[in-house]
Amino acid sequence: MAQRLEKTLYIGPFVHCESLAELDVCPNGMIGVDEDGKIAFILRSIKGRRFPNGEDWEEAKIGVILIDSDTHIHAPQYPNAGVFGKSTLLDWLNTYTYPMESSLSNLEQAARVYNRVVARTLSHGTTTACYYATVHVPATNLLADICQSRGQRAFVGRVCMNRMSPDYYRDESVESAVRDTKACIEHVKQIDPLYDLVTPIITPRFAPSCTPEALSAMGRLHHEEQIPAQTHISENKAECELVAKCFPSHKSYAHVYDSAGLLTPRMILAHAIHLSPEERTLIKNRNAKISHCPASNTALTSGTAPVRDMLNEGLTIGLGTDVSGGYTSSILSETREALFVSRHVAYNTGNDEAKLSVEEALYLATRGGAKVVGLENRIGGFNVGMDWDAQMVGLAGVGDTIGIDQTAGPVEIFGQESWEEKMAKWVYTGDDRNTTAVWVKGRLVHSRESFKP
Ligand SMILES: O=c1[nH]c(=O)c2nc[nH]c2[nH]1
Repeated sequence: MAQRLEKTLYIGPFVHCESLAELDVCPNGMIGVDEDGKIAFILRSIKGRRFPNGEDWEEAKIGVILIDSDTHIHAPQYPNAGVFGKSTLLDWLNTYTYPMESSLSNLEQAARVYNRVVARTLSHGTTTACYYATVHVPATNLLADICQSRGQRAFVGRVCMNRMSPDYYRDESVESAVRDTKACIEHVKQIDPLYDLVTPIITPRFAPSCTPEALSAMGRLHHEEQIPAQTHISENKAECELVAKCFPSHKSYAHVYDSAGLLTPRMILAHAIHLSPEERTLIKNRNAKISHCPASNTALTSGTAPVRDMLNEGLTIGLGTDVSGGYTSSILSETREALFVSRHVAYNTGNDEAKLSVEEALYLATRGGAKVVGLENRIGGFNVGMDWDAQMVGLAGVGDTIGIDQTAGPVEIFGQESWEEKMAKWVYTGDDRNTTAVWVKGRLVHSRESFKP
C-alpha cells in the first residue's frame, strides 16, 4: 500500500538538467509535491505571488536540488571499497571480489553490508541504484527488503554465474540459476507487486562466467518477465580475449549478448571501453544502454571509455560507481571522475572535444541515468507529474570544518558566483556533507542531521 504523504511546498532555488549541455536554474521557485510524492506544480518565480489556494500545504525551504542515479553498483563488494592494490579485472575478481561476495551467504553479514551500503549511497544523494547482489537467494531478497524499507529506488539483481567461477561461489547448473533467479523475482513481486520502488533485474555476471545456455536462459527470463537486465561488456582487454575464446563462433562480445536475446532497450551494459565501431552500432540499433564507470576503469587500469564518441553516435549513457572496482559509492565523486577521465581521453587522442563540461557530466548523473534505467518519465528532473526524487544540496557553509565553503573573513566563497560556477564548485569540491536531505517518491529518506552510518 503506497504511503500517503503531507502535501508539501518546497521553496527556494532549484537546478536540474534541461539537456546534455544546459542546466535549468530557477533561483527563486516553488515546487508543490502531492500526497503521492509527485510534482503537482512548479512556479518558476514566487516573487509577488501568493501560495496556491490549496490551503493545507506544508512548507519546506530547499537549497539546490538535483537527482542522481547510480546505474551500476555491486552492493556485496562495499566492504572492499578502496581495496584493489595493483590488480586488474580478472585477478581482482579472484583475489578480492569472489571471496567477499561469497561471504554474504551469511545473512548476518549480508544485513550489515546491505544496510550500510543503502544508507551510505542515500547519504550521497543516490535516489536510484542498480544493484548487483550475489548468487544467494536469501541475501539478494534481503537487499530488496532493505531498499524497500529504507526507501531507495532500486533494481536488485541476483547474479548468474555458472562457469569460470570458484567452486565455492557459483551456480550449480543452468536449471538452478533459473530457479534461483525466479525465486528472487517472486520475492520482489511479494514486497512490491507493481515494482513501484524495487524492481528485479536479470543479472548474468558477464559472458565469461556464463555458458551460452545460461545466457540464453537469462535472455528468455528477461523477455518473459518483462524486467530489465544488466551485465558487463568490454571492460578489460584480457576479458575481451577470453570472450573471443569462449564464444569462437560469435562475431564480437556485443554479438554474444545479442544472440542470447539480451541486447535490448532494457539492457544496461557496464563499462563499454573497448567496443569496436561495429559493436557500438549494434548496441545503438538495439537501443541498449551504457553505464560509464570512470573511477573503476581507472582503478583497475581497464582503460578510458570514449564517452564523447558514444554520445555523438547517439548512445544513451549514465554513470555507475561500480563499487568496489570503483573506490567510491558517491555518484558526485563519480561525476568528477567522468570529467577527469574525459580530459585524459582528450589528451591521449589530441581531441579537445572529448572533454566533458560540468553540465554534461551532471546530465549523465541525472537525466542520463534515468534514461539508462528506463525511468526518464518519472525521475531525473523536475517536471510536473514526475516523482519527487531529489536531494537538497547546501552550498553555503555547512560547518566550520569544511574549508572549501568559507573564506577566512566574513565573505563566503559560495554566493558571489554565477549559478554555473556554484555548480562547478559543488561538483569539484563538494561531498556528502553538502547533501543535507534526500527524498524518494516524496518521502524523506536521508537527512544529514540524523545520519548514522
Ligand atoms: O567491474 C567489475 N566488477 C565485477 O564485479 C565484475 N564481474 C565481472 N566483470 C566485472 N567488472
